[in-house]
Amino acid sequence: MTVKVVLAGCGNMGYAMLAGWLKSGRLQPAETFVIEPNEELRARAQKLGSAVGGDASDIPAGTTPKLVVLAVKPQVIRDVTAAYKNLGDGETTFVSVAAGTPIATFEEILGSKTPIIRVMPNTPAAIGKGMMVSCANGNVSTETSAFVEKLLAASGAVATVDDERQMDAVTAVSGSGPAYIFHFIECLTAAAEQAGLPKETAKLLAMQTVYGAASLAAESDEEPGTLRQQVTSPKGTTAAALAVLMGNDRLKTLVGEAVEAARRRSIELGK
Ligand SMILES: NC(=O)c1ccc[n+]([C@@H]2O[C@H](COP(=O)([O-])OP(=O)(O)OC[C@H]3O[C@@H](n4cnc5c(N)ncnc54)[C@H](O)[C@@H]3O)[C@@H](O)[C@H]2O)c1
Ligand code: PRO
Repeated sequence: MTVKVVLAGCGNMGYAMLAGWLKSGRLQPAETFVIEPNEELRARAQKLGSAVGGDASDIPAGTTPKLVVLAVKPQVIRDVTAAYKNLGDGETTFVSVAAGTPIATFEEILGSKTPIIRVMPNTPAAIGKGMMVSCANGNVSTETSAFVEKLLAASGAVATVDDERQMDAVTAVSGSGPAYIFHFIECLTAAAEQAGLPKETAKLLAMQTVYGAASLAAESDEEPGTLRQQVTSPKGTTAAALAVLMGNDRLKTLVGEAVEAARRRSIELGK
């Protein structure tokens, strides 16, 4: 079977996507080749049935994959991309999930005719509940675009943006967003313990409440604001808590500042 997808970097994000592609059956293990310098992570990919190598020179000569997916840190993305220069300006489409790094950087390294797609995934992709947002240059064929969308859909919901500058906002909202929610779970757990609940109960209540509320918001036809009002009895307990969170737009301001800090950092990483 020919190698369709080379995955460079099989850490948190690379592995989450690879596992999703193979589990969905949209790719066969023999159609994937994983390049990962870390031995343990390489063995983990091998367990899924992928062929593996320690660096780009391990890819069999003459291999022309449909995609090279770059899932390495932004700090090393230029050097890693350069190792695939021989596949630039050709049939292979490059997909990068690196925060910040603009399409122009890949065009500069690989050649201006290279098809390039930037994708911002998030870690819930590991259980098929990710948010995958893409932005492509003009060299990507309709057929490849459809192929990539199908692969991304194995990891969760898919959206596209046409204006690449919006990828910094996407990164700040859905790319980094799971960390904000995990922190909220930590905070709600700590508050529950402080209010007198045992540790395990506190964690269960915090987690199930976030899970249930997010699921209800996703499945309901009502706006989140309406769902919030349905919980809030006049002069009741929720109203007392929301006065703390919403008074002077306290939480709104805090979340706005956090997202703006992430967006600015994404712009910096691209320089
Ligand atoms: N973790 C997230 O939530 C998340 C979400 C969206 C996007 N991203 C982006 O995904 C990329 C990877 O992030 P991560 O969290 O998976 O990091 P990670 O450190 O878990 O994974 C990166 C992997 O790249 C490997 N690597 C280093 N040099 C390499 C080389 N020359 N060839 C092949 N592999 C090499 C490392 O060994 C490591 O396993 C980053 O650019 C990040 O911006 C991450
Ligand atoms: N993780 C990467 C970062 O923190 C990109 C989005 C999520 O930079």
